[in-house]
Amino acid sequence: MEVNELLEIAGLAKRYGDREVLRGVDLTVRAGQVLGLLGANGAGKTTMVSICAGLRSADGGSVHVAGIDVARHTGRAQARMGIAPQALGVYPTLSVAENIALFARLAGMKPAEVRARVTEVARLMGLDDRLGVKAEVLSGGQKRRLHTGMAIVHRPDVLFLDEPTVGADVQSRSGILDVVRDLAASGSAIVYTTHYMTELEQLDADIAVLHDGRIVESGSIDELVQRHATASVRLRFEGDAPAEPPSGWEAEGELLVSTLAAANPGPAIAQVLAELGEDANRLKGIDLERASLESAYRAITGDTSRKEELDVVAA
Ligand SMILES: Nc1ncnc2c1ncn2[C@@H]1O[C@H](COP(=O)(O)OP(=O)(O)OP(=O)(O)O)[C@@H](O)[C@H]1O
Repeated sequence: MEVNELLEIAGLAKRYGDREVLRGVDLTVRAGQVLGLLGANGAGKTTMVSICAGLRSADGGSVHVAGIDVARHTGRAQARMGIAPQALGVYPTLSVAENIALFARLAGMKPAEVRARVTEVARLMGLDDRLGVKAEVLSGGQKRRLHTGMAIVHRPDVLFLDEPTVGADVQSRSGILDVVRDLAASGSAIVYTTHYMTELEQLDADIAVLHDGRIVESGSIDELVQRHATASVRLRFEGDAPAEPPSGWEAEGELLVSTLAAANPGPAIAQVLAELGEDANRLKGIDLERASLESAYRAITGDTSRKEELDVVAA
């Protein structure tokens, strides 16, 4: 196997009863790469990560971590990986230092190395002044950081982070992102699951989209945006949008949508409102959608819902 490819997933399949959740997932992540794994709720991301980490078994396919078959040599493979699953895995009655040290020892580190690394990880995660504090009294964001610190303590070749910033405040979130960047720069391969696309943009991650049980698209953010995203302007009306809109606009239920208008929205909106006459009085809102990872993701998965919405602005 190519040593550079620290995680190699081939033909991974998993069903729960009649429900086929993974239907042949192929994916590789190389040293230094942060891979943002996107998929709707229930798409199977946690299932995939759990199988990769040797915590669940697959019905078919294989996972290799640093060249080691996870299903056959689970313990050896686990020593090369770190995982911070969604459910918080900190021990509440142990201190911050003891939680980190426990994971370091489990990974086979010697006592002197454990001590040094506990100090280092606590500093990285901004927890150096909390070392003696019991985990149960930490704030939610601090617990998240501790959890991530426990996953990286042994400098894993492959790190799985499943929505690591949920519940974290702005400071904790940027601390976690810094650590992810540093770890990738030092040669780890990182699988980062999140619903926050801006985090993936900040990490300059590569993206893989899990949909209908397969990786349906992958590439850099720029590649995905170029292939799939389109900027648009959407006018939202009280009741149905005018049935015969001016040219360049299309009616979709309560919306009038134009991709052409996105190039120069101010004048385009002013013009269409003037042409709409009385109907313009029913305008409820204006959405400006940029060509972003989020719009690319929605195009890839066929999701037509819109999250970002700007209130009516004077055109
Ligand atoms: N142990 C289980 N037994 C039966 N069904 C399960 C089990 N674990 C997960 N599922 C189902 O498999 C599907 C995929 O779940 P999974 O948790 O992997 O999705 P996910 O992509 O991580 O979702 P989310 O973004 O909400 O975390 C869901 O429909 C879920 O209900």
